[in-house]
Amino acid sequence: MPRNHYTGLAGQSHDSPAQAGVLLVNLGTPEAPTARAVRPYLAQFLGDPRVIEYPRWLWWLILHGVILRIRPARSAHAYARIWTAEGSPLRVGSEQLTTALQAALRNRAGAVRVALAMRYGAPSVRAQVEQLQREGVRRLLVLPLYPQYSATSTGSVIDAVADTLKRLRWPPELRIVNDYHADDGHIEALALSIERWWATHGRGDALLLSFHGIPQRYVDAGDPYFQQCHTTARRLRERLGLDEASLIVSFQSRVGRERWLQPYTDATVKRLATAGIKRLDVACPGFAVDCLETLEEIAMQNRDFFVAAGGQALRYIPALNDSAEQVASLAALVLRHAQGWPEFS
Ligand SMILES: C=CC1=C(C)c2cc3[nH]c(cc4nc(cc5[nH]c(cc1n2)c(C)c5CCC(=O)O)C(CCC(=O)O)=C4C)c(C)c3C=C
Ligand SMILES: [Fe+2]
Ligand SMILES: [Fe+2]
Repeated sequence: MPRNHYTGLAGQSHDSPAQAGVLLVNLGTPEAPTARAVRPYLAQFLGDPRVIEYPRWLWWLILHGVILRIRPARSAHAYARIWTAEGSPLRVGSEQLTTALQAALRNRAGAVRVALAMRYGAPSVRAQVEQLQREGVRRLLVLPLYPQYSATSTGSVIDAVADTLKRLRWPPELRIVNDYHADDGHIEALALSIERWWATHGRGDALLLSFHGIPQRYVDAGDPYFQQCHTTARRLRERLGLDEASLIVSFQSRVGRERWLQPYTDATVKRLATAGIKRLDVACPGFAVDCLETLEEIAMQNRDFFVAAGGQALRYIPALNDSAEQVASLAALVLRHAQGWPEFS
């Protein structure tokens, strides 16, 4: 390895006061709702060995030979249904949350910078960590915007952070939030947002919590995701005072043919409609901000499945996004994880 391999800050004086950084990381999203823009995004996402645990060469052939020829056009069509004048909802929502969290942490003793990175696409984890370092950040707290840990999501963010820091001449002190699936403030924020939604729209006949799925094989191999989703659901059910029959958990967004976490969301909404549920409320507590998977897959696709099977209305309860409840609970989470770091006192 050549000696000049490591990224440093040649010529910078190191006597200015250290700063702290909070790096929010979300999944990422294509630059435009077109097959041309979706293709490189999917190539990076589905090329991540944390996401698809398959023999590399075999997967490479399937990905490039089949999937990237078909899926980009299909996904682009779905993205086009939710795209806004400002761009992708995932990007807009994540940026708004970042701005709000920056404001909430503004009165700390030292300068605390809040930045946003995307695991796939731009701005990358590497670009944002290097930018924070140029701004003098010597202590870095990484907060993946995934309440439940999965190797496919949070684990992959940890990979990107590790790959970045190992290239730096003088890496910052590092902390990474692994998950916040059972955080009291987070559960309270979810409960308040659902109660507030019920206060304006009335209660449906049942509440479905739909989480993103992953292959069952990953959970069998030790991924805690399934258990964490159910813990979040149980805590929320207890806080809302619901019985086990009126709060249902399901898993959405299955990709490919292998068995994913069950029950599947699409089969579940059809079953509930057939069982006589007329108004079904659906929330997706695994998504910090709204995105394709909530706005299109739940609020459009699954709404259509529900109505076609005899239901009256599937009512999607929005993600926490940049609500005061989410900002307050994440700010408290950050302060707890940054304990002992002088900038945050
Ligand atoms: C909540 C965390 C997420 C986990 C866990 C997760 C696992 C996972 N996802 C795929 C495949 C796809 N996911 C796609 C979109 C997507 N996924 C998440 C979150 C998690 N994924 C979000 C927030 C989004 C929305 C992105 C946006 O731009 O709004 C997509 C792309 C869309 C599509 O083509 O359908 C794919 C593909 C796998 C294979 C996986 C675990 C193995
Ligand atoms: Fe996904
Ligand atoms: Fe999906």
